[in-house]
Amino acid sequence: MTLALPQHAPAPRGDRPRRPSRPRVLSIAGTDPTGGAGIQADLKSFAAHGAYGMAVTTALVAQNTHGVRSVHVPGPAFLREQLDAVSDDVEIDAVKIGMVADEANAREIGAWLDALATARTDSGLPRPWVVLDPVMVATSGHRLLDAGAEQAVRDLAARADVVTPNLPELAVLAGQDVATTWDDALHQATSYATTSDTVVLLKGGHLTGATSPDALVAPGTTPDAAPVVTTFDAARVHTLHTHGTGCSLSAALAALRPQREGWAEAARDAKAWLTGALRAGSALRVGTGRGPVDHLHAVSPVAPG
Ligand SMILES: Nc1ncnc2c1ncn2[C@@H]1O[C@H](COP(=O)(O)OP(=O)(O)O)[C@@H](O)[C@H]1O
Ligand SMILES: Cc1ncc(COP(=O)(O)O)c(N)n1
Repeated sequence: MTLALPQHAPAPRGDRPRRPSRPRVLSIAGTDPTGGAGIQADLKSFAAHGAYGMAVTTALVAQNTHGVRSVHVPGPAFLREQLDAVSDDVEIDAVKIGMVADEANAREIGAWLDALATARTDSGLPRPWVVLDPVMVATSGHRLLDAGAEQAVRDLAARADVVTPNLPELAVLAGQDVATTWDDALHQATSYATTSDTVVLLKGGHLTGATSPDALVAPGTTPDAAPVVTTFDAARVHTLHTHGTGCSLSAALAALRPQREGWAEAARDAKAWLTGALRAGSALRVGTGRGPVDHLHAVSPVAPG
């Protein structure tokens, strides 16, 4: 299937190569000291895909495989200092945004992305690819985004190339009830993608069927053109260990995009990799709750048992 996706604003290429062999990819997210979700998971996903990983912290989260205990948000001023420290020095190829925590952080990240796009255009360079995982609530049920910050996340989504909601997050973005079937979810994603002019990677992990499908939904390139939907199916893995799946998938997508022709190819490969990581997760023996996936399954497999 041919996928027509919005292109980055054309900019002269400059002297340096557009795609280095090892893309420089930045995670902007919260922490998980047990390493299964957030920034720690993102860095492992980046490394598993041959990318050079960097990380800016939005929030320090005391959590483990049983749930979130507390959250500390240093605030937008220090967040901006971290972001500028990276972008003043490093030519970033792709950005993955995860937990933003609150409205002030979301708006600061948006302002930084705008400034970066302008600086890149002025230097004749394309801006980085941007993937937004609109993290709102942890699997354990703890809020990771302040109530009332949803509009700021919608505004941030408008600056991203791809947004990767699970079913409850899509419902918040779309301002509708949570879809209970894959068909309803696809319908909701298509209408959100069209009205917001955003590419959506819809994740079906919260459904309960024999498969766990994802779908890339791209709005039509003209007002009359139909949206383009590319579905990626995978057998559902029967496991407790799904902590950090959304973080790991969106990070893989950001790491792969500079190394693939388009979002569909990157999403297909990220999904296949994540399914392998889910299958291998139970052999890790990390924590006594809902454990992480094995980011290194393809690099150095662990024997089950
Ligand atoms: N049990 C499972 N078996 C296979 N894939 C799964 C399973 N649970 C989640 N996934 C996949 O993991 C990714 C994250 O999905 P999801 O759980 O919907 O998002 P989130 O982690 O943000 O809540 C998606 O690619 C989804 O299809
Ligand atoms: C810092 C951070 N970011 C995201 C998640 C969501 O992951 P999950 O839904 O698997 O709990 C998390 N628990 N912590």
